[in-house]
Amino acid sequence: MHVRVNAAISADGKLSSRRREQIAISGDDDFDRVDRLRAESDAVMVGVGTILADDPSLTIDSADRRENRREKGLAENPARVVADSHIRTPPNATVLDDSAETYLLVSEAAPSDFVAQMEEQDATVIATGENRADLAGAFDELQSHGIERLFVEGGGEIIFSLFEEGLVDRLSVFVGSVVIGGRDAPTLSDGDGFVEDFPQLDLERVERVDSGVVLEYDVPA
Ligand SMILES: NC(=O)C1=CN([C@@H]2O[C@H](COP(=O)(O)OP(=O)(O)OC[C@H]3O[C@@H](n4cnc5c(N)ncnc54)[C@H](O)[C@@H]3O)[C@@H](O)[C@H]2O)C=CC1
Ligand SMILES: Nc1nc(O)c(N)c(N[C@@H]2O[C@H](COP(=O)(O)O)[C@@H](O)[C@H]2O)n1
Repeated sequence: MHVRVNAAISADGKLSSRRREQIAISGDDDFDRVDRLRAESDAVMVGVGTILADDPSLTIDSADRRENRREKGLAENPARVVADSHIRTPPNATVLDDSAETYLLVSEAAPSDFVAQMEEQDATVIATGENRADLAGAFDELQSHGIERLFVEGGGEIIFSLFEEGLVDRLSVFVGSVVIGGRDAPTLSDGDGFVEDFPQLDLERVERVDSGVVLEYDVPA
């Protein structure tokens, strides 16, 4: 599987403010770039923290891109994947609507009534790991459902876990010309953080977009 991570951060590295509400850090051109990356993917993934904060649809905005996918025999929207070890996805979350397939990555401790409720809403539940979704195992399972190109949009907890497990192939970051600040505001990569063996990145491209820049990195194995 090929895993691309993308996010928009402030000049001081924040994904949002300490209120954890969605903030428009990038502009129309960057949202269009993200829409293109969604259209080139088999699935778009976020952590449940992002579902709770933003309630995103994770679908493709552009009618032309959806039509292109249909012409290629693909579903008009990529599948949606939510990492939700502790079962916090609300039953009325937009990702559970019928505009695309949805997968929930839970731990083996997920209660069966939650699994049944999500399956009633046509979500596919993948249980791996004792107390936290085992992302590598879950990705193997996603591959068996035909998901080869996975596009991860955040947030900071899930991005850290993916780096920690060596699962990231590509990273693109929009850096906006704004300062958000706040020791409790989420950053691009949160979790416990690294103290050694920091993942190294190869900077491949820098491009001005909107009033910021997009940094495009390869992540060597
Ligand atoms: N500016 C941007 O591009 C974006 C900003 N955001 C912002 O980020 C914030 C949400 O980020 P976070 O709170 O970090 O939440 P997150 O979206 O990274 O979700 C973290 C949650 O995922 C679940 N999870 C399941 N399996 C996991 C695993 N193996 N490893 C880690 N987590 C696992 C846990 O319940 C954990 O609490 C919001 O403020 C949102 O607005 C989110 C996406 C993009
Ligand atoms: N690329 C980008 N730029 C920003 O400024 C942002 N705040 C975000 N946030 C993420 O965008 C997604 C919105 O999803 P929908 O359009 O509702 O499907 C979601 O993942 C946000 O967290 N992204």
